[in-house]
Amino acid sequence: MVASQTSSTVEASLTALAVSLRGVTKTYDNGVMALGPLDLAVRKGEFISLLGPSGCGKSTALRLIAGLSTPSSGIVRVARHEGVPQPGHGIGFVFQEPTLMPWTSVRDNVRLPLRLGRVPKAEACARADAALASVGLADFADAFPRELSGGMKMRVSLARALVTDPDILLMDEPFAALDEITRFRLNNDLLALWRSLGKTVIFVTHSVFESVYLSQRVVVITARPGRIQADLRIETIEPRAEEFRTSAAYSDYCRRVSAALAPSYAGQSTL
Ligand SMILES: Nc1ncnc2c1ncn2[C@@H]1O[C@H](COP(=O)(O)OP(=O)(O)OP(=O)(O)O)[C@@H](O)[C@H]1O
Repeated sequence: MVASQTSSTVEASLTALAVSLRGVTKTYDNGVMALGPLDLAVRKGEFISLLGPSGCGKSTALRLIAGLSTPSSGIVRVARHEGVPQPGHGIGFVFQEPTLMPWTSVRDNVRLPLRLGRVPKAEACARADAALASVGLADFADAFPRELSGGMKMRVSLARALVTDPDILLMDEPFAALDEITRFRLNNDLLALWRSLGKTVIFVTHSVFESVYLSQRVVVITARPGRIQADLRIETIEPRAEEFRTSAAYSDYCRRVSAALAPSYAGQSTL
């Protein structure tokens, strides 16, 4: 995978907001108050994680940012798209399941968003191949999803989200189903992509360890209705890599994030 952008370049790109949520609440039709009020500002080029207990509204927050759902109150703003964002406008979404079409090739899966956007086939195929190369799957464009491992399928899903060159990447527990080694490799590859492409990433996870390893900021969400419990900055030498995972600073950040998360689980069964 391509990597390499200096930390000063990363810092320089953090000049404006990519996403802002102000006083946002979401109550579903069945009366479930999923979220809020939530206030969150994400700078352009920033990598943040949303961390919180099951059902606290993390996916709901991503869906609101993506414009796949509307808030019950409050304002969601996405850079260059004032008001309610429209689906697909500058936003790529990676779900927990790779959700690939099994009957067609990896290339066709990746070019789907371009096909829906009526991009001519030759251009769409070239862009799909470039996206596949960026996730290390240049040699698998003609393969079928059944021929790929779980980690490779997730890379295809990531390529499909990147193929439209979105400014913002929303990732909803994308690596939760993978084994630990594969997850660590994908963590590193995602960081390399983030550094080279300069996108804003909002990453949902249940894992304290993953959130600290990946993010510049870990935003801890309370139990439902989700509000911000804590917003912790993770500062280390960039680009971070495996050495960070075994450092004293990493353990310390993990302890602090766990402590911030504990109240969100208060009163919940751990079974
Ligand atoms: N379409 C819907 N209609 C009604 N209730 C919903 C809907 N989507 C989510 N909910 C409820 O809203 C709450 C928040 O759900 P959400 O999926 O956002 O949480 P989450 O933090 O992402 O959970 P998890 O970590 O388990 O994926 C939950 O109680 C859920 O049951």
